[in-house]
Amino acid sequence: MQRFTGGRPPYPQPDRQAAEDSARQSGATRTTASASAPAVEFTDASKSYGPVRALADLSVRLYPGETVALLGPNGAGKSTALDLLLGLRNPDPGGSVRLFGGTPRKAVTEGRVGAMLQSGGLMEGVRVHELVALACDLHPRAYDVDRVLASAGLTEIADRAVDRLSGGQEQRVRFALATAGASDLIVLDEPTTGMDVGSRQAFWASMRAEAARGRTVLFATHYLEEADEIADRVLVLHRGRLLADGSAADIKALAGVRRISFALDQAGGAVEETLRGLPGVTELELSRGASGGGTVRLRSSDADATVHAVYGQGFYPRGLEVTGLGLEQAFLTLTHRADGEQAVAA
Ligand SMILES: Nc1ncnc2c1ncn2[C@@H]1O[C@H](COP(=O)(O)OP(=O)(O)OP(=O)(O)O)[C@@H](O)[C@H]1O
Repeated sequence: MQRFTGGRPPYPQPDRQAAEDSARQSGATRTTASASAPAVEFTDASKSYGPVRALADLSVRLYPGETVALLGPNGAGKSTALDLLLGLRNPDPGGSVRLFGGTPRKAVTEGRVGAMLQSGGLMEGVRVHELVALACDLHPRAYDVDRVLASAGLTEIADRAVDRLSGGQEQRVRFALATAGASDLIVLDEPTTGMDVGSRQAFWASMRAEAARGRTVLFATHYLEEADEIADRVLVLHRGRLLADGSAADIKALAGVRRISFALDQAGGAVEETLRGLPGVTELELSRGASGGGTVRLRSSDADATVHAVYGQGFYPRGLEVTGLGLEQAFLTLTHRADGEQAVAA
């Protein structure tokens, strides 16, 4: 699960993590979604390409009915993890990836996995409905072709040649291919790239419906607002390691940083210096108004201590607001922090 170089992680883990770790240590079964057997199980899975360690000791389990977002900066190892999951590549010796208790190849052959990958063009010279029909023919538990076309929003362009589609339409065809049958696990690599707002909403509505039927949906994305809205679990990969695993709220809490803003009647250089020195303050911006007052926006790793100290220094803040970070800022805070730790360790 969450692994950090140098032993203990530098900040508290989400409750879910602790629960899973203690469940694993005690051999107990997990509660809620985890009461059933895992759909996906990575155990110490690593993958190196020559000298590049793209994935390092990934251990994580995904359960039926979970919608899981896989986040990470470019090169974090997301596509590599999905390749291992789909049996397109094997993990390095010592690690394993199991789907529904068997090999990825077995699960794929049995039609238990539907995948929508970034790469690879669509077959040329065929029409949309022909390609989707072929995918349905090949699926051991196929849906009706018209149903698949409709749920991917392709009915109106079913007669169009697949090499005459826009980027967003191509994505919808890939989505149709991934949902041609009743797969238990749906794997999506940056699925909504190029889709317009309407297509995205329809896409996620149909993914929610799949998860509600007990399917596991795993998607890699760079759109953090999608992860925030859609996923009930977020995995953050960074330099091949699992940096965080929890709900979007857990991830925001892990970042531990809050934004504080208020107005002051005074705003000189001495005020700014005093505010910068308060406990917990990591960033500060003071904009001065014409009246001599100013607006303060700061970030703090300990909002309670910062606010107490503001009053303790004799300031009278007006319009005080304390807010948490969005998932995007929390993600950046976590990954930058991990980069900083790696630089210190080096
Ligand atoms: N076939 C390959 N040969 C050599 N190195 C590779 C290969 N595929 C990936 N890598 C390297 O492995 C690391 C992880 O790459 P991967 O594509 O899994 O990351 P990612 O998180 O999917 O990135 P992105 O968000 O840019 O798609 C990167 O350093 C990448 O350069």
